Amino acid sequence: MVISKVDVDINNTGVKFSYGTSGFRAEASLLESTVFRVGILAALRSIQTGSVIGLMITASHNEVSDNGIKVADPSGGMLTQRWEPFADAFANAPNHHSLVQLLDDFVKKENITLEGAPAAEVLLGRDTRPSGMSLVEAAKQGILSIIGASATDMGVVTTPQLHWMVRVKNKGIEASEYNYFDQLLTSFRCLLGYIPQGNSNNYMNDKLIVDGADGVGGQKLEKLKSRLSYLTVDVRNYGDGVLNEGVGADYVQKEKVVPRGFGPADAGIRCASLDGDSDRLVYFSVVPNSNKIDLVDGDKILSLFALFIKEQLGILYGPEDGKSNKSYQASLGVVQTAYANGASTDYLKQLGVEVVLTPTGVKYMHEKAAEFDIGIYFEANGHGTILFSNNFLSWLEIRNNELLSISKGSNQHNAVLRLLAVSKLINQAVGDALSGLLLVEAILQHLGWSIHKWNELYQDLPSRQLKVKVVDRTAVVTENAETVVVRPVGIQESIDSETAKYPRGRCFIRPSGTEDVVRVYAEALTQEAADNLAHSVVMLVDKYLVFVDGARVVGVHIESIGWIVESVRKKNHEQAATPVCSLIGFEGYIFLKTDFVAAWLFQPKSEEFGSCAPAGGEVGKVGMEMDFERVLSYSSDTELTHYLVQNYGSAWSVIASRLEILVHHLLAIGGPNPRLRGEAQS
Ligand SMILES: CC(=O)N[C@H]1[C@@H](OP(=O)(O)O)O[C@H](CO)[C@@H](O)[C@@H]1O
Repeated sequence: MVISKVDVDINNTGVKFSYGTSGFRAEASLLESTVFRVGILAALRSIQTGSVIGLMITASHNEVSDNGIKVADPSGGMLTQRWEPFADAFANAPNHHSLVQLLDDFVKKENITLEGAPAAEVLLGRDTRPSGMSLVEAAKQGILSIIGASATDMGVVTTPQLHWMVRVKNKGIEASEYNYFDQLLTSFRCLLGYIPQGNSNNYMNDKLIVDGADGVGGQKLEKLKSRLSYLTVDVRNYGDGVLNEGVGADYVQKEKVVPRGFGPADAGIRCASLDGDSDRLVYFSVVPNSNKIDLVDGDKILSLFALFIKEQLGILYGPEDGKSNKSYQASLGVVQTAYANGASTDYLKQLGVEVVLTPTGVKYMHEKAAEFDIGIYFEANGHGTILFSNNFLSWLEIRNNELLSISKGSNQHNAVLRLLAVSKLINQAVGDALSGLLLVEAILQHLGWSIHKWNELYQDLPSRQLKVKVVDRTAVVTENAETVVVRPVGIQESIDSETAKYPRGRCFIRPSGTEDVVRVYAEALTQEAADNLAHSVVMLVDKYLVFVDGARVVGVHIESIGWIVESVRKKNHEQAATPVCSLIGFEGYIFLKTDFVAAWLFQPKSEEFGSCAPAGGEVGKVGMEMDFERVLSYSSDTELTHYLVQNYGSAWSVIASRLEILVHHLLAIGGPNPRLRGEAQS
């Protein structure tokens, strides 16, 4: 297979890409080649599925200098997970030759026939980032380098709009922004039309203020708002300021303060915040006389939706027409991640709804939600939607026709019509802040609830989320929907014993899928307790992993030294000290923040280090010596590990291959750092 001549520099930039939780993301200037490659991948996926595929250029809530790319599959959902390993390998192929090789192998493996293949079509969208336009061009070149593939540029759209367009286009419906807005508006009006009399009282003219994150969502809502009946929307931050800077759903949810342009004067008013590409939504109200907010997050949106749907199902199956109607028992389930506040999970269970936990990332949640007739999923950060099964929707249509002739306008009939309207208003392709916002507004009006009443559904447990920069986030491996860490070995036991100190304490760590960080989440009965628990677990992560400050290596932790000792033992049975430097491949030293570790590693042979020892006498200062003769005398890893665990703590049993990767990272990051060539660390 030949990639036709293009203007894009398709060589790899040296950055290691991972498709992660939500596509490839990086500093925008590093992405041209990656975006080009994903263009090729999207065209292949279109050929294989015989359907339209989407490509969205966005880095969502990341800072404006970043960008990213993700693929929408024919259903409008995320790229099938089966293709992710290929996407990773393809994005990281070092040069033209290996790209072609990978493509050839993949095309064969997936039985993709290029010659005589049906025409492929890829829809392209981008958010408002300045880098978007040139990246769309690079993606187009990738798509067009596959013969017979075409690229249709949808311009600046929200991520959910693009996903929706892919979905409807594959159903033969025109994929235009006009149609998208039309569907939202029609179903919103329809839902408002079935509000039980007396419920909406004065609330209907209530104002909503929306923070548009200075991104595409704010712009679209500004266009849409004049066509919204019974809702006055004041959109702020729709493009004058810097995208995601002190604004947006991510900022509001994490910082729990007002976004730019909001303040004490807004106290008492219902406010909402979208994120940079408008696939997340949170609500908030400003605490009087302050810049703090009462956050109404994704968990509360999920709870509101679950409550409403449960109510409609109750009416639907109720005995109003004299006979109980159980001819189709729809299953209702909600899907959350470990980040869901424990109080929300308790609330949902008490509501009688099945709650399922998945790993972080809507791709997992979406898949799980699709197993129910009505599956509602939301991340605490406000990303989520509702899925309806085709069987249930067909049954609803039949029921609608039956009730139309026997009890038009009855409660049951209205419940059917409301559920049908929800299925059209909500974006079933992917979480969509605009459609979610309209559904929240319709339900609040239906219930006659203020934001305060909504917020009182349950009280959140205090929580704290922190992140720790690490060299290699893949060193953390989890299971059980990310609630248990299996590597590094030993850290879970340490987290458990910290957590046990706090009543109702809950804490977990996981590697981010979008940044080089390990995230720490803690929950407890008081804010102080949640903060303390989170901070102590951050220290555990520090202890168990190599960490970096910015791009500088500032520490190497016990485990990597464990590996160095082991490797030294294996590779050089003579001395421990000298080979440490040659082993890690550069002339210099790694500063060991845990200096007692440094001491026992280096002290016995410190004179042999010469220029390798850091200035200032840091190394060798603290008096905990390691018996090197003994370490080197062990012939089996198990015995050595046992000895080390007994004498030097529990963090020794990380496997050598894992640490080898780590040291390569150290080299990549630390190689050019002068400090690693012999300067002392301040
Ligand atoms: C704690 C958190 O909010 N994590 C976010 C974040 O993923 P990480 O893998 O945690 O970096 O970005 C994802 C994509 O937007 C989103 O799905 C997820 O919920």
